[in-house]
Amino acid sequence: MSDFLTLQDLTLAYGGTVAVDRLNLSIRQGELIALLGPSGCGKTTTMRSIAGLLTPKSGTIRLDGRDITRLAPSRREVGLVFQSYALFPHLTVFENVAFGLRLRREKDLDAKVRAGLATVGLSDFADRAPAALSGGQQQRVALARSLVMNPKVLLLDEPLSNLDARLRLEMRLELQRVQRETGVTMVFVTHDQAEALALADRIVVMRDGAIEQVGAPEEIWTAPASAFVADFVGFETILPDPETGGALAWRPAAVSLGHGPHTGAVRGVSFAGAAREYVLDTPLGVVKAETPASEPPLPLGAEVAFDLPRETAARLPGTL
Ligand SMILES: Nc1ncnc2c1ncn2[C@@H]1O[C@H](COP(=O)(O)OP(=O)(O)OP(=O)(O)O)[C@@H](O)[C@H]1O
Repeated sequence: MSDFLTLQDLTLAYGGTVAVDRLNLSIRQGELIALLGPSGCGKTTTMRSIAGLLTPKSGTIRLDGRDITRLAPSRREVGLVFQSYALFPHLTVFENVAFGLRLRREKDLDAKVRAGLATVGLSDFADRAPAALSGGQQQRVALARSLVMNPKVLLLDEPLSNLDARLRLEMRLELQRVQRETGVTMVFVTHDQAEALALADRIVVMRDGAIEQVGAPEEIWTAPASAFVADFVGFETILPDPETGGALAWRPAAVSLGHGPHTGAVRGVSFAGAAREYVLDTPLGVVKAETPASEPPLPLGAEVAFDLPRETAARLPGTL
């Protein structure tokens, strides 16, 4: 499949402050892409430039064969769903979804709105006011409102962050379903690695205004390209590898506790349902380990043996 949305050497700045520096990214039609990274890494800024709310300092944005770098937002065929939903409180659900279509004087408005509401499972809520909906339902209205405009790309900025944990899981599935059904290319911003891993076809990990790694969730999870990505996806012990000059990274479950050539002192212990997580102070530095919760807990201050097996580590290229 050829590239559908391409960001080329994109540099974005607020006044003199560069927020995104020469970013290159190609997205295929129908892909579900997550922009993942800590606060301030430039995710929202990148989205705003695709939507046309921020003009790049340099570089180009192409969508479906067209250079849209300097096109007005309304002419880009790009939809944007905000974290805050931004629904009109005085309009019904139907009228909220119809809003953009009315502005465009579209034909078959009624059928299009009904189809949009059906896609997000809100057919029975057309006459309600937004205030009479749950957070998850409001999010669906915002989604329907963007979808009915038939965008080439739908951008979602932290779409699930205002929802409680259970609803968030539900909406994850919902977003995935809507994306599969409509085939719309989606780019969503999140700082939650679990959300990105669960939802995306590919994840773009960003750091300080640049891309650190692009890959499928399995790839990011098992083969992080740097210590930054490894740390972000839960490899909590990262040490230099004297054999290769690179680094090795272990998840807590990959550290063997109770035997091995190293020792450390238990500085912290926390219960996490299926497992008990330990923070160890060791001559190698801080090591995070875990044991099944069914095993008796180790007391704070206890000296324990541990092993960092090479075969359970992820190998990271480059030096630490
Ligand atoms: N309106 C603005 N004026 C000046 N600087 C800004 C503005 N908006 C963002 N920045 C800066 O640009 C950089 C990138 O911000 P951006 O909002 O894109 O990050 P983010 O990854 O989306 O973070 P978050 O997850 O907190 O939304 C940050 O250093 C931020 O301080």
